[in-house]
Amino acid sequence: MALKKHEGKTVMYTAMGSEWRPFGHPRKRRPISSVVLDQGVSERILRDCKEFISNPTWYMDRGIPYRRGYLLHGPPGCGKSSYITALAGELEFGICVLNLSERGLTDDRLNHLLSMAPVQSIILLEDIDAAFVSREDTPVQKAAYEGLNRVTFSGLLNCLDGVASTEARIVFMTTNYLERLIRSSFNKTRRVDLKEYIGWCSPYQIEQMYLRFYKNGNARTEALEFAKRVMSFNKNISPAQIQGYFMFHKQATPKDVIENTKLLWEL
Ligand SMILES: Nc1ncnc2c1ncn2[C@@H]1O[C@H](COP(=O)(O)OP(=O)(O)OP(=O)(O)O)[C@@H](O)[C@H]1O
Repeated sequence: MALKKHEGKTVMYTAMGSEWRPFGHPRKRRPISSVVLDQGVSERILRDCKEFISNPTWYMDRGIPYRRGYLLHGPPGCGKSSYITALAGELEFGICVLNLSERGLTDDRLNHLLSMAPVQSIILLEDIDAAFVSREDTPVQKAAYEGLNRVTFSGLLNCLDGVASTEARIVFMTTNYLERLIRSSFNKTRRVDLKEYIGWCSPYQIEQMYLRFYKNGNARTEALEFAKRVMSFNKNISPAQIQGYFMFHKQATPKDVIENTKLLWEL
């Protein structure tokens, strides 16, 4: 009955104290194709998740914990969170979201939350670099964490090891600062099975985003021209910026959309 009610929707959970609570009403699933990643990235992640979910006996037979860890890294606004939420919908999973820079999140609380996460849900740990304040960090970086009861590096590793279940346990981790993870040797600890860069737009992504927004007869040719213009500035651009630009030009002609590209960095 409850399942029927949530059909076609994604249940999002947030941590309240030591429990997971549904956050707002279940959301209508976002189609995974509406989050435009670079060529092949989404397909690789989706294939890996599906393969994992459909092979529990491989893990059981070998006595290996039935869990899989993913790391998505890259600048803000490039679609990490949106993609993981859309992926949860595609897999018919819920999603438990926890930001590791959250005030008051300790190793114990993290451990408890991870062990209590609802079945058939992706655990999303955002900003995991928050657990990696190192001796080399600048005073400004250190000050940001001062006084916080925070998750420690060894605490995070233990918590990730503890995440095991007879149900498929999928943990996604995100960071804007891969270099901090590398400095802390997190990448050598083997808690991540698949790592992907979700970065600034490639020409392919710009074209695809244009085609999702504008559907007129000449859209293909226009998409190519638009991507060419954007790339000619030789500046990084995020999908969030492209999306904002298209929203701003909702009623504009294709000519204006193509010609105003310098506004992309000003809106
Ligand atoms: N690749 C993308 N395709 C389509 N829309 C995108 C994409 N990336 C970002 N957006 C849009 O931009 C907004 C911000 O994206 P999102 O929060 O997923 O970025 P993020 O990479 O998780 O950022 P952060 O690192 O700050 O958490 C959302 O409204 C989302 O729809």
